[in-house]
Amino acid sequence: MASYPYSISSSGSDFSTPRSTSPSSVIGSARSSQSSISSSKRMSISSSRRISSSNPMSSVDIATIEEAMRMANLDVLRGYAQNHYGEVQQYATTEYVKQNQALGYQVLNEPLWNKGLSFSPEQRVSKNLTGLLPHVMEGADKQCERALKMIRSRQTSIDKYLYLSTIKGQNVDLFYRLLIDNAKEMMPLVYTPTIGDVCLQYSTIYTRPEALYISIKQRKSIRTILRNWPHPNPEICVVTDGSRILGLGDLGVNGVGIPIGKLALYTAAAGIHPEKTLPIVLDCGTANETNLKDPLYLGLRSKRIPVSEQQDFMDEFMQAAADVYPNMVVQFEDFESEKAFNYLDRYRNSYKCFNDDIQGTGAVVLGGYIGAVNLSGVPIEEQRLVFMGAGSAGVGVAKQLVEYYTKRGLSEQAAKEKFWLVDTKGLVTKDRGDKLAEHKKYFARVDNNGHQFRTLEEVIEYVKPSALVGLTATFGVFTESVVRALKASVDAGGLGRRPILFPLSNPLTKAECTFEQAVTWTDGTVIFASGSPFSNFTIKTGDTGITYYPNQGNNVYVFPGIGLGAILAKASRVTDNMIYTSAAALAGSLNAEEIHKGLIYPRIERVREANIIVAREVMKAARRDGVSTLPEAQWVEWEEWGDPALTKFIKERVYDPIF
Ligand SMILES: NC(=O)C1=CN([C@@H]2O[C@H](COP(=O)(O)OP(=O)(O)OC[C@H]3O[C@@H](n4cnc5c(N)ncnc54)[C@H](OP(=O)(O)O)[C@@H]3O)[C@@H](O)[C@H]2O)C=CC1
Ligand SMILES: CC(=O)C(=O)O
Ligand SMILES: [Mg+2]
Repeated sequence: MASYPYSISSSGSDFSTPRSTSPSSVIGSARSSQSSISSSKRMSISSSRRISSSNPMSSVDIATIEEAMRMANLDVLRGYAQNHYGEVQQYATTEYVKQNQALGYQVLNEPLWNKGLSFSPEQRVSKNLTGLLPHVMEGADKQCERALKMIRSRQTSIDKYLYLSTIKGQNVDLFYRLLIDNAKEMMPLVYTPTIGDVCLQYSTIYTRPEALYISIKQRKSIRTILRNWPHPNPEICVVTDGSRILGLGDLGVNGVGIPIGKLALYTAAAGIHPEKTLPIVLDCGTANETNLKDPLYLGLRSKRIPVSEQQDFMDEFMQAAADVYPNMVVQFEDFESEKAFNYLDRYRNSYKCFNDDIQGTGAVVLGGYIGAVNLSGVPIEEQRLVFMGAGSAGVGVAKQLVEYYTKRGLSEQAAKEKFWLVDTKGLVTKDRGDKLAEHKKYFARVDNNGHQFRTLEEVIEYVKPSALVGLTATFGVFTESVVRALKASVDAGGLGRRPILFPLSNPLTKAECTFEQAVTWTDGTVIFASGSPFSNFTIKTGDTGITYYPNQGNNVYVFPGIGLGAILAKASRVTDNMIYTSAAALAGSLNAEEIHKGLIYPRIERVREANIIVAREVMKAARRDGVSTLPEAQWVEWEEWGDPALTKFIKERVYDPIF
């Protein structure tokens, strides 16, 4: 069957999609991407793929292309399509396309327009779909049912991911309906833990472009590459250099699965329109020998560049991103620690950006910790926290918690003294004898009287903590003796007290301990949160049993809301208060059932509700900090009408695919 990738608008001067308007903000028109089809002059990635595979003309010289473009006044055609212009031109001159009728097959093959079997009889006629679809007309439920059946029939998580990814490449609304309505089942597939395996195997399972790839060798072309993105005016970007992907280390460009996954969650968990999201991987080489030796590896086949060289590249990237997409918020993701801290410090006052691993994780752990302290029976002033892991996440979280304590009246010094950080060399102290990384210095202890504590057991014995947080990317470091020692130190404080244990590393293969171990080794008293999801655990006693419920302490509870809040507030910066407020908002987002069950985070099915609350509070914090550029009159109105009015404003702008 012939493929008609484009239609020509009535002016004949652009490649337009079926008639409708592009989402004007975030988020686009509420409810349906069908009604918010881009009127972009750019083509979609999927369209470009189709052209390349379906056309006979393969080589057209540049002069011919340029001439053809001039003649057709199609100067808006960019990037990939430009190389295939001759083929496009061929279609553009057919009578069929000129009459603007080439919609049918194109609609079905454009994931942002396709709504599968939901097209009404009238739409099937008006969009030339007659005969291209089976007779039945189905709503979202039926189509989700079919997709779920297929997903569940797949044996491995990767296969399930691949099936879901195929759906995303065919029918975006269906993909997000599945994700939103089946968060508990789907999120572990598009996000941690499965996304870890996906990244490890990305070179092999790659099928289509879903992100922008910018390599150090293309540093002179960053703006051009950014403009090649097919969707107009993205509002949220997740960028990585692949140097610390989850707890899996340097995966190079194969880390691209993380920005793609995180942005899928921006849409599912905060309703940011898929067209407004931009995943980017900066290819700076890799230290990963396995990837470098893999003939299928997708990135530059060279050693990772030095940090100093990457600094200049990053400067250029940030400036280019701000120039090309001035409204876009940039989320830094999975950069190795030194760069993560450095970039955050360097850019936070000049650009709209935040670091998810430092700030998002800080906020999500604080959000859970507030609830955990209430359940623990250990008064806030008696809390003592040991952190295993002093990287971007460990230090980021500890600093966020210091802010919590200072807001509760402690001096910064007294707050800081509640934290003992442990790394591969033991307790982080000033006189340990090694050169401490810059980001660790703030927490380096000076009260160790010259003694160095090398193991976690020694630290627990010395500190007698009430809480133990793991951000090491190392499986099993919370051993039975460690967990039992934590419990003993909490028990010693008084009856009924409960230990707080957060093995937060991702994916599951890097968790410091499992939920079952935590429950067993603490005789069921643990208050537990992990980065990747664990199942409930039931201890059978005769015919009955006790079921224990884990929490997932993952930044997905806040980063979508932080981004959404920053976008909707039209914030010029992402401030510390916006981050802090996201934690407080998360802590306050649990419903009665969750509180009754002893949870410290909302159930994952409510991740979207929680993020809407987070977004609302982040907007208000932006306004308080003077970084919201919304008209003052708008804020005055919201102040008058209160939270429901602001919540309504947000809900009216979020993407919720109905078809
Ligand atoms: N749940 C969530 O939402 C989030 C979870 N994470 C997870 O946190 C983990 C760490 O991330 P990040 O901080 O960025 O990584 P980093 O590599 O920056 O830090 C890891 C830290 O752990 C220490 N460490 C590693 N192994 C051991 C060990 N055996 N004993 C003691 N310390 C050890 C390292 O010590 P040294 O400094 O000496 O090398 C380092 O300080 C990852 O698995 C990541 O997936 C991250 C963000 C969010
Ligand atoms: C969750 C996350 O951001 C991480 O593990 O890096
Ligand atoms: Mg991360």
